[in-house]
Amino acid sequence: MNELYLQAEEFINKTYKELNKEELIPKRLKEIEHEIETSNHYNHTFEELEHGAKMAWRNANKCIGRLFWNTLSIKDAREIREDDHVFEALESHVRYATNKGKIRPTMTIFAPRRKGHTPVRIINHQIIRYAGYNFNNEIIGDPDSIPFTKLCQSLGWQGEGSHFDLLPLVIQLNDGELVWRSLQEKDVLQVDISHPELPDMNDLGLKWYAVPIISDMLLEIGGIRYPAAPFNGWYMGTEIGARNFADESRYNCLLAVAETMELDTSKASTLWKDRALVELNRAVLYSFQKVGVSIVDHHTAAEQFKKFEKNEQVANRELTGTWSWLIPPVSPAVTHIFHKEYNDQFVSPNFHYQNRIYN
Ligand code: HEM
Ligand SMILES: N/C(=N/c1cccc(CO[C@@H]2CCNC2)c1)c1cccs1
Repeated sequence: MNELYLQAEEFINKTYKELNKEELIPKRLKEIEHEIETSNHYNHTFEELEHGAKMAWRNANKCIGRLFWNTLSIKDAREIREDDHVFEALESHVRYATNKGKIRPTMTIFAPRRKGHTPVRIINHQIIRYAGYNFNNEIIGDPDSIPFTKLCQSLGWQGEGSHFDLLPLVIQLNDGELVWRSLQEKDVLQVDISHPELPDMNDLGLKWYAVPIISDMLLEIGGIRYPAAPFNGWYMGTEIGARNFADESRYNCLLAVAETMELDTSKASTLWKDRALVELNRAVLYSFQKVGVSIVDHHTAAEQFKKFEKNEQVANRELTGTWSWLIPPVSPAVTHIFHKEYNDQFVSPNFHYQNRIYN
């Protein structure tokens, strides 16, 4: 029996049951069987694509934000074939998702792989991200972006060399040459980081972009693979405050924050790193909330995840999760997640990592 048909059959059965359209299953499976026989591929209806993408989010084991899986907005970009139109769809995604700060979880889905070809690939890790440079061992910007920034420079892009240069969009059509285009600054909402009580925190000159849009993962639905399906939610504050700003291999700000707080950094046992971390995370949440940009703290996110667990139980679906990713990097043991185990089984539809064409 055809492997693709078996995956399609499992997806159609599950999806049409969830959508209360079981009576349509036999006819739909016949159509798909015929399409696969003649072309070793089948096309999803928009409804199948939309629900499949929502199921993929629901099955994303590393995601703490899954309570809202059924609210995902889908943009169907499967017919787009020209680079200008790909760039326009991505800029439209940024504007729609940003929504002046009231972020809308959104996914734009480009054409699937067929006959070993990839119609559209987005090379960026995220649609919006800051450049990183290593000027003779003086690191500027986001170290995580150094390889991709080098690729952009090799394509002719030039940054200003600041800590917060917006990287360009880089795409590849039909496994061909790379094409790049800068985002319009006016479309990119960014938040300056200040602290509710510590005024010197502003002097660190920290800011971050509002909308995280992952663009390098592959979406698989019923055996069909979508290598370009950028998706966004909103941030959990710790991602910015405890990782992007705090990791030594990222912006490495903890000592600077401790110094503005005049903490004793002479020995670890003063817990100066922990005190700086909490205030930096408070500053991130405060700054986003002050300008009306959606963000969630890690305690609220954990409570929402607990509600998700309950909903899945009521819906008679096995909950799957990756414990080590679901626990937040700040105060993990004050969340319920830390104190239970999760079945880390892979369930389709889902997301997959894919090869990076640069390094
Ligand atoms: C709505 C707000 C959302 C929040 C607060 C949220 C939060 C998170 C966090 C904190 C992580 C871990 C990231 C890391 O540690 O680097 C994560 C991972 C993930 N999320 Fe969500 N998420 C949200 C929405 C979404 C949406 C809309 C999708 C897809 C439709 C999604 C799919 C994923 C996937 C696939 C991962 C794992 C990424 C990887 O393996 O690298 N999330 N999420
Ligand atoms: N808040 C988020 N956080 C992330 C979700 C998925 C991935 C990432 C970044 O993952 C990188 C690779 C492993 N850690 C950093 C961050 C979202 C991004 C897109 C939708 S929600």
